[in-house]
Formats: sequence, C-alpha cells, structure tokens
Amino acid sequence: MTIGQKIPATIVTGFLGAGKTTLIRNLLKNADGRRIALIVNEFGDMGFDGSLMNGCADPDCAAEEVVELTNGCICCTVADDFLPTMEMLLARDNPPEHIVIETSGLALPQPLVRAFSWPSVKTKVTVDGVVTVLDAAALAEGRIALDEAALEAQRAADDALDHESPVEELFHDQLTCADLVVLNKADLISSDALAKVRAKISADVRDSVHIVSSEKGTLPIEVLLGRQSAAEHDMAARHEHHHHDHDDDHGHDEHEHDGDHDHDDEHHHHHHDDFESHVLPVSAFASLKAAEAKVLEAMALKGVLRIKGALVIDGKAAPAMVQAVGPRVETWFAAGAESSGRLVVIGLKGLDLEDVKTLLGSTAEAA
Ligand SMILES: Nc1nc2c(ncn2[C@@H]2O[C@H](COP(=O)(O)OP(=O)(O)OP(=O)(O)O)[C@@H](O)[C@H]2O)c(=O)[nH]1
Repeated sequence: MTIGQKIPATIVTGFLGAGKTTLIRNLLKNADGRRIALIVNEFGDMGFDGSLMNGCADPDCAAEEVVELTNGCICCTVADDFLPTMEMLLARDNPPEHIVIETSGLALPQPLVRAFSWPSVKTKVTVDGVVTVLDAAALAEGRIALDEAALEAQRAADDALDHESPVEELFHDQLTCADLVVLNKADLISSDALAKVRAKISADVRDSVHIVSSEKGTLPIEVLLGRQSAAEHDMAARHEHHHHDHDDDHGHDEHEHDGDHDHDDEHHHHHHDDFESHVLPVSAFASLKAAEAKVLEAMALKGVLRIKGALVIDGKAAPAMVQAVGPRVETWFAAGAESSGRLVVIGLKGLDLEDVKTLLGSTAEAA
C-alpha cells in the first residue's frame, strides 16, 4: 500500500489518555498481515505503552517492529531521536509497508509532520494521515473547553493568566493538524452529547477533515490507513487558525528543512515544559479495590493528568495493570508481566509530588 515509491506513515496524536494506544492495538490486530512498524514516543522515563505493546501476547498482533522513543517530546528530539529511527527502519532489507507513529499525548504534531520534509526521509516516506484521537466523554463534560468565548472570559477573570493555557494550545494544534478526528469513548456518553461534541469539534477542524466516533478505538483499517494526505506538503493549512499572541510575534514559518538540524518549532512555546512525569516505585496493596481507590484519589490531586503502570496486589501472582484518566481507573491482571509496583504519574508542572507519593505509598522516585 505504498504511495508511489513512498512508504505511508500515519501519525496518531491526541491528548493524554484519549485512547491512542487502544486504537493502535486494534489497528495492529486487524492489519491482515501488513508489515506495520510502530514508533512510540512516550513522554517520561518509562516507555510504558511500548512495553505493553512489546509484551502483547496476542498472536494477531502484527506489529512488525516496535521502536520506542523515550527521550521526551518528539518536538524537541526530532533530529536526535526520531529521524535516526526512521532512517534505521528505511534502511532495512525488508522495510515496513506502513509506519504508525504514536506521539506522546503532550507532543505537537506539526513539528513531527515537518520532519517528513527532511532530506533523508522525504523521498522515501510520506504522511498518510494525521489521526487525532479525542476523549469524547471528557469533552462532553467540558474538561477541555473548546469554547473560545468561555476561554476568553476565564482569562479575563484571572489576572494570573496572561496567555491561553498550554493544554488548550496543544489541543488546538492537535486538531488543526488532523486529517481524521476520532471521537473515542463514545460508549460513555449519550448520542445527544456525542452530537454536541461533534458539532463543537467540527468548527475547529479544516473543512475536508472527517470526524468519526469510536468505542475503544475500533475503526475499520480502511478508515485509518490509506488517506494519502501528504500532510508534509500542506503545513500552511495545518497551522493554528486561532491566532495566539505568540504566533503573531514570530510569523508562520513553514519552510522545508534544509538539513541543518535546528529544531523546527522554535517559534512555538515548548508546551511540554509545562508538564512533568515521574516514575514511582510503589509497594504492594492489600487488594485491587484498595489500589483503585488510592489511584482515584491521586488522580483528583491538583495537576495530575494521568497515572498508569503496574501494581503488586497481596496474594496475586500476576501484577495489576493500571490505567487512569480523569475520574476513571481501569485495572486488569496481566499474567506474565514483570511484577514490580511502578506507576508513571504525568501532570502539569508543579504538581504536588509529595502528596501523590504519600497517597500511593511511594517512598522514592525511580532513577
Ligand atoms: N470506556 C472506554 N474506555 C476507553 C476507550 N478507549 C480507551 N479507553 C480506556 O482509556 C484509557 C486510556 O487509553 P489509552 O489507549 O492508553 O490512551 P492513550 O491516548 O494512549 O494515553 P497516553 O499514552 O497516556 O497518552 C485506558 O484505560 C483504555 O482502556 C473507549 O472507547 N471507551
């Protein structure tokens, strides 16, 4: 399924916990023998999603190769990390038929798309599509306000806020860059609420962009792959259409890379500076219920956006995997997985780590 001679690459972006990993796992299961390479960019020290996928015992899991980029946000490590990985994949005797890249929930997609104009990559790979996964349930609850008027009111009311919050900017950038928007977690809301979310989002995406809803990211492979958007040639349209002050200062710089390895998003604020992540070793919990309650409490602490990892439960041989987003905590036992208690906590910079550690019973932070 190459476009001309070029290998198509699908970029999966979306906010923390929206369901990117879930969607990709479904995609790989339905890959019908296609050789798909997966590049995972995980924010923080522990490539947890990558190890989940590597450890995928599913015989249908068709990931040809999983490559993890764990050195932080793609938008700052394009030159050092992402491009060499791409070059390595392309140099293989049997290169992949399709490349899927899962960006960290905190990454801007635009710098990554621009990296496809890099000399060593642009003749061999093209962006097939940018898929932006959204948590429709969170949006229905207004947890990421898309309403500009409401945002303006909020900013006006708070002197401390002199610019739109990074989370909002990031969210808009992820939407503006999309070729396909997936309203995921549709199972958690009513069809009325979903219709409202769809209407709000459609005002924020480019005209040609499809918006689909999904449950657990289950979508036909034909919807996800083969969009042939060549996004790298279309960057002007993918910049923010909401002109923020910081953009006006610097203008829109959509030049192609010329090979000097300067980071191409210097005109952007580095949004990820406003986030932090920690890997915490945690001791065993007496029961799964007790563990879930503590994780839920920790999620409610100011600044905490996401908790995931593995926990040891007294009397259980298998570790309990944990996924927490907003007010939802999911757990399951994973036989065969490494059984040490470790949680990744991701949140806004300045979150109260001591409170988080106290709640989760962690005494240290992993090196
Ligand atoms: N109810 C429901 N839960 C979902 C759906 N999709 C994903 N989830 C759950 O939401 C949580 C987060 O999903 P992930 O796929 O890990 O999200 P992600 O976007 O990869 O998250 P990060 O890696 O933190 O950026 C997991 O507990 C999933 O099981 C869905 O459609 N419905």
